[in-house]
Amino acid sequence: MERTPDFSAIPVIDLSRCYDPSTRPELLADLRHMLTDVGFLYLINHRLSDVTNAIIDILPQLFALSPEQKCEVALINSPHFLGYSGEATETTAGQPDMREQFEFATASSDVWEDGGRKGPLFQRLQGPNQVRSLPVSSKIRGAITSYISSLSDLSITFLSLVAEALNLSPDSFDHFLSNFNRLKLIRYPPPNSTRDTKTQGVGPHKDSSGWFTFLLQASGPDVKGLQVLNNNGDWIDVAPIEGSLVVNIGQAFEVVTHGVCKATVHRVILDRLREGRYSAAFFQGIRGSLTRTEATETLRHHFEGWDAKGKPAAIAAQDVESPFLRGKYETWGESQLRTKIRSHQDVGRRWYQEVWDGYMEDV
Ligand SMILES: O=C(O)CCC(=O)C(=O)O
Ligand SMILES: [Fe+2]
Repeated sequence: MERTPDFSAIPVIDLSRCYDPSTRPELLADLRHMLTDVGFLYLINHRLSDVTNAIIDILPQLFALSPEQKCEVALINSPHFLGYSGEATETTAGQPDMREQFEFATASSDVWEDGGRKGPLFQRLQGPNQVRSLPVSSKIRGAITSYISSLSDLSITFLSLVAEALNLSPDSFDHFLSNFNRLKLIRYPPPNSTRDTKTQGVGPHKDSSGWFTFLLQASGPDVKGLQVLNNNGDWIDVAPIEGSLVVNIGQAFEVVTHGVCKATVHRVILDRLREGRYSAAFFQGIRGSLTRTEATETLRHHFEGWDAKGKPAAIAAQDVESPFLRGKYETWGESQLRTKIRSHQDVGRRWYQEVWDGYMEDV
């Protein structure tokens, strides 16, 4: 495998190689390259084709629901930012995203309400996922629930390999996690004649919802759209590879590893889409109570000696919002709440009136 920071292609990691002692060292070396130089990889042979195929099957059916049916699980009804939101209701990098999405999560009760509203406000992000209110067959509901549970397991296995690839003991990152993982099922519409070319499916961003993201590109192999930014400032296509999951690093992991592992900027553009594009993004949950000090101090000693590739980020990456990295908020939960409120301002205004103005003004 070619190992350079100015990558022009996304590395492929074959997970089955971790089970064979003769191939495992090479796998870990490849994984380390991905983590320190690229921030993105394709994961193949992950043994989850049953649940990924089920999601690929149900996505068109889910998005074919009528607007009224979609409204039965509207995001606006959820203080946990879980449910359906239509095109152009989410904002990234100051622009509306042309995509519609259903957001789900690990089944949970309303943690903040259950605690008598005594805990910090960010705890309110965790709550019921609206899967049972979806006006669909139990088969579709089952596919969503099984997908979340299978991806939760995979993400734990993957994380222990990541730790090993970075010369840490396999459980080193476990205490940073929460057991509340999020899943976004997404449909990007085909561009139409009234839209400009290069419409924003989702604007340039670093993932802020999770520790690692596991993305299923759920349309055919010809349906591109996802691109990542390398250090030269070039946008590199992440063309779909059948049977793969795309894995990338979230912002909190960049903080914990002192920039050794970068949360790479990415976007989805619609200009090449002849048809719609479906995807499913699973975000491995981070413990909301994780403090900035804990995040920066726990592994400082380990990562101090590493070369964080002191190269300046590409110009386009410098404009990307990163509140946790800037150190503005004491806990990761609070920084995530701010991000959610700014991304879905209508939901924020309805449920988080007391902090809405402050978060909106804080640029
Ligand atoms: O749909 C995709 O391919 C990427 C989605 C994404 O980057 C996100 O939701 O964070
Ligand atoms: Fe993303």
